[in-house]
Amino acid sequence: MIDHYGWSDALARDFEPHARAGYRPGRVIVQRRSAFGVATDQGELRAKPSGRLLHEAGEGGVPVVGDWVALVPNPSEGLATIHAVLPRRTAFVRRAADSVQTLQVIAANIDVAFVVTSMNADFNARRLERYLAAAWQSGARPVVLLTKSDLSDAPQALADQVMALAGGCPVIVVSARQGVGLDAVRAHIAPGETCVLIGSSGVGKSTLVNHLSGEDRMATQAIRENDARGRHTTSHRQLFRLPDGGLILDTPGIREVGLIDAEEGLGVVFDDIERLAEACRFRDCGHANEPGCAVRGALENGALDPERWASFQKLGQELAAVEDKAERIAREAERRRQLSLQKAYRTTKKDLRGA
Ligand SMILES: Nc1nc2c(ncn2[C@@H]2O[C@H](COP(=O)(O)OP(=O)(O)OP(=O)(O)O)[C@@H](O)[C@H]2O)c(=O)[nH]1
Ligand SMILES: [Zn+2]
Repeated sequence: MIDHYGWSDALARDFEPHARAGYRPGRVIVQRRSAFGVATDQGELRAKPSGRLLHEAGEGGVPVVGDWVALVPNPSEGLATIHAVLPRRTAFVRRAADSVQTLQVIAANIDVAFVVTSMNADFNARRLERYLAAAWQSGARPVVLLTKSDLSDAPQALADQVMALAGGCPVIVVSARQGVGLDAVRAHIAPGETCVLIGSSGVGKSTLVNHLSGEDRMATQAIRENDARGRHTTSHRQLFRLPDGGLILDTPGIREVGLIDAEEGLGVVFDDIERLAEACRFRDCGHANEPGCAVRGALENGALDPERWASFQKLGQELAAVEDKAERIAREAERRRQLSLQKAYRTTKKDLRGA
């Protein structure tokens, strides 16, 4: 059964030490409030991380959907225990809502990230860049899907425009309504590979998932529409198999992941700008008034779209602000730690003198 979830020789090698310790492999396919659902060779098991794993793993080590784990099935209790999370090949992360210094992994081991944006009036190049940056940063291969081509008068013109800003990743024109492009989408998901669809609300992700999975997931939608809190997600598998042997991971958290920071991805999506900057006369060129600035040159002769430049700067500033804040918080925590150490130290000295 785990073969259907992407188990491979490479994973089996990673797993060897765990196998020797008597653990079984499994892949997390759903995260519920009470427990994880894990696909194993003995079928789907309910599972919880061991106390030790929770204690030692810290924020990033808690299993998420898509993770491969080492577990002990306890058939009598009906609840397996997860003892380890295998190294992640790729991971989508975001900063925790309550603290900028905590990175939260929201999905793991994604091979292909379909960045979905629709071709109707809502098309927004800047938003697309953000989703792309997040996809690159995760380590997955990004593929842009331009949906609802039936609503566009000139789909190919928009596709060309998108190709120019998508940093060399594939761009596919899709219409679920007319059945356009679906085979091209399927061709990007090899058997055993896992994909996600990310993009803003309403661009057509659910519709595509329905078409790709070939099963009628309309029930899901009906529940979704009736339930503002999106309770439907708890009753469905979040990682599921496609007819051609691929897998889709679909959790509420992953869908709009692009709206968070994506520092490394920035350089890939804005590769043209990075290359321009390398051609500036001064290494530390601020692209303001320096002589021999290639970025300003490109802006002046029209080779660089001013909006694209503004978007790059804005994202860069946002990232810098987030990082500054994270650093400040870390420094403050360290200062407090030092203070309490000093206090403890003084107390000890006093105690010693008193003795
Ligand atoms: N014209 C046209 N409409 C489409 C197409 N695909 C989806 N739609 C419509 O777009 C609307 C939104 O589609 P969804 O699939 O629910 O969008 P979503 O991205 O899953 O949205 P969230 O669930 O909010 O994340 C629905 O009314 C669909 O019927 C298409 O190819 N052409
Ligand atoms: Zn410059």
